[in-house]
Amino acid sequence: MAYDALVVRDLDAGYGAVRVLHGVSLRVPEGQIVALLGTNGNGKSTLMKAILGLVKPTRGTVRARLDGREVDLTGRATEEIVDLGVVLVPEGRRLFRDLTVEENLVLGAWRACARREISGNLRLCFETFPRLGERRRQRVGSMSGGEQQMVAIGRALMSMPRILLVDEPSVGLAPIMVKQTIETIGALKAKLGLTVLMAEQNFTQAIRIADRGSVLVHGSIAFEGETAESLGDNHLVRQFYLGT
Ligand SMILES: Nc1ncnc2c1ncn2[C@@H]1O[C@H](COP(=O)(O)OP(=O)(O)OP(=O)(O)O)[C@@H](O)[C@H]1O
Repeated sequence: MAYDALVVRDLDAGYGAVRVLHGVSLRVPEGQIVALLGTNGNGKSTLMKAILGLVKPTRGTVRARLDGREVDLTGRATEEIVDLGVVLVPEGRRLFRDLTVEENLVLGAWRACARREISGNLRLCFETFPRLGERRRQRVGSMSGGEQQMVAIGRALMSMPRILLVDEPSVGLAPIMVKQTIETIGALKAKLGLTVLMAEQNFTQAIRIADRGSVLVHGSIAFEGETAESLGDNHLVRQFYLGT
């Protein structure tokens, strides 16, 4: 039976005196993709960072169920959270531009369990993204935005994540690459049974692959829905998110 792999409850977080998240609650069922939707500046990245311990919440909890074990992630160090299997593909990709595709991928094998499986996981990355296999010795800085996003996702896979956080994978990509990148994330769920929380501004593309969606407006969840139709038809979503 499906259970919730990630549960965020009543979370407040921000930067110094500036509170960005106000009582955010969200759950990601195991093996599903939840789209965290919202336009610029509504707090999507802050929520991702708070889950990963990069921003310390001032109230609320973040809990995960990993390998059959309930774990409280609230207040833990980021290294520990990653080592438990919660891995982020950051906004803007944050790659080493002067290193090759393969070198960037290998640097992703951060978890202790993943360091023993580097060659098998490299194979998996090249199977998932054949383009990266063809270009394994190419410097990442000379690649297109879409290819760099593949490297960033591949780097996260090298850590054998149980829960993958993907922050705005479509930012800065050509329209055709937006569709392809988001479809790849959907395919990864099917192939690896990954649990995914994906922050996205591109509502239309994100809800094509998501099992459910939550819309973040001014740091609070304004609406959540299970299907693309319920999200697309909801007047709150249209009003707050799509501006219609
Ligand atoms: N390091 C920081 N220090 C102070 N304020 C910050 C910091 N990072 C983000 N903020 C503020 O927090 C708010 C939410 O930003 P956040 O990056 O979480 O939004 P977002 O929905 O991910 O949007 P974007 O797509 O622009 O990243 C914004 O008002 C932003 O200016």
